[in-house]
Amino acid sequence: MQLTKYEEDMYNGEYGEGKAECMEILVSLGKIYDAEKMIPITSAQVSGVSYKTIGDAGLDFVVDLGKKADVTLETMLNPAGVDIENWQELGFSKEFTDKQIDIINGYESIGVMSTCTCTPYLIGNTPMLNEHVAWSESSAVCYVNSVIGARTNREGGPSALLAAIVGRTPYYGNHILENRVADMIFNVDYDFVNEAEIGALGYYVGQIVNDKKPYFRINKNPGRNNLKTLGAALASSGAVSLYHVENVTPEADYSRCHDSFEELETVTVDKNMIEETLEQLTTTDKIPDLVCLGCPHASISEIQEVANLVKDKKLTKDLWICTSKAIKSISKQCGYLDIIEKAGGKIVSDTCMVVAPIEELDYEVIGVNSAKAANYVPNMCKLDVVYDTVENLINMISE
Ligand SMILES: C[C@@](O)(CCOP(=O)(O)O)CC(=O)O
Ligand code: SF4
Repeated sequence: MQLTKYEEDMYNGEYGEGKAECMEILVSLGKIYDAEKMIPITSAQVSGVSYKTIGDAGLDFVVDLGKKADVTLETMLNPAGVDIENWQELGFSKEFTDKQIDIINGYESIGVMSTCTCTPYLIGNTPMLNEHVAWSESSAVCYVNSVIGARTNREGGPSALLAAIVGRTPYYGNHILENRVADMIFNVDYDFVNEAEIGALGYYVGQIVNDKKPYFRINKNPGRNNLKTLGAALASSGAVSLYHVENVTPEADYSRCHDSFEELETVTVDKNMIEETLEQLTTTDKIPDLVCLGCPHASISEIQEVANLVKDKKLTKDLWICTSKAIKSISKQCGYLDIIEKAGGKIVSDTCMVVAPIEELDYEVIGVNSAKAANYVPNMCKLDVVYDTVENLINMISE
């Protein structure tokens, strides 16, 4: 791998032990993928935050790194395991919360912004077309590659963090333009009408393509909220980091630019496939005792939709909408928070139904409108899920 003089100096410790250790790991990673060089990045997004997923070993890693290194560019953090302000009201333990706060303090000691969200692109970390970044939460990776057109591999939390410290990442995979072309076509042959169907489409296709780059022909623009949902699902049932939607995503035209595009394997997705997937993602016929929305974290327009659905209603079960503190603050400013709380719901920030230890609370059935959450909650929380639209889920728990 060819390094610049500056990169060599970092590698050789001219800029401190911390940067040297980061460069050594990133150069080794680059050699595994035959990267010819390192490239500068403009932003990072770091997963591996919840005490539920990284434990004491992860806490020690972050605290230790904080003693010898600092990030050198805009770096945001993935969700934590609790709502930092409202952990007690939600029922989480002080022991877990104390450990979680130690992890967040550890990341802050490295200069990482403790935004605790998987939707950094909704709160200002919005790269431009063709920018090179190092992001690690799988839904965020899929969105920044596909909907924004910036370039990142599906980094691990640590490799994204190390890249943020040295300002470099190995040049391979999605960073190389020729690797961003489509390699499988999906003709979506039905009029989807809601987010649950879009999520089911992503879950179904993700299982087929694994880490390929699917090219979708869909008869109408799904819109940014549904593209966020589609990418999360593709990245959870498969390992998709980049997809294209004809006439919608920024690189769709370029993605067809290879000789054999028309010969690519092509699948037609019809309503039966989607309906089977919708059923497959629900694990019980019971009513949810917690409806948990916002996976990936909810946008302000998704929260507005919830407020409109619960306005003047009384909820009979718990309702959480997971999002970032920044979006929660806008929700308060717009009056949506008051409407939701008046109905009995909560806007929960900093965490989500997958990385929070909700299995330690008294819930048995979680209602979700995210195919990713429907996929992960039974596995990571050992709880049943009802997968449906936000409208149907709220009707299930309203008087
Ligand atoms: C399931 C997921 O969204 C949450 C867990 O994230 P973390 O690695 O604990 O920050 C991770 C991912 O999909 O990248
Ligand atoms: S599981 Fe969903 S809400 Fe949680 S971090 Fe991943 S995308 Fe975000």
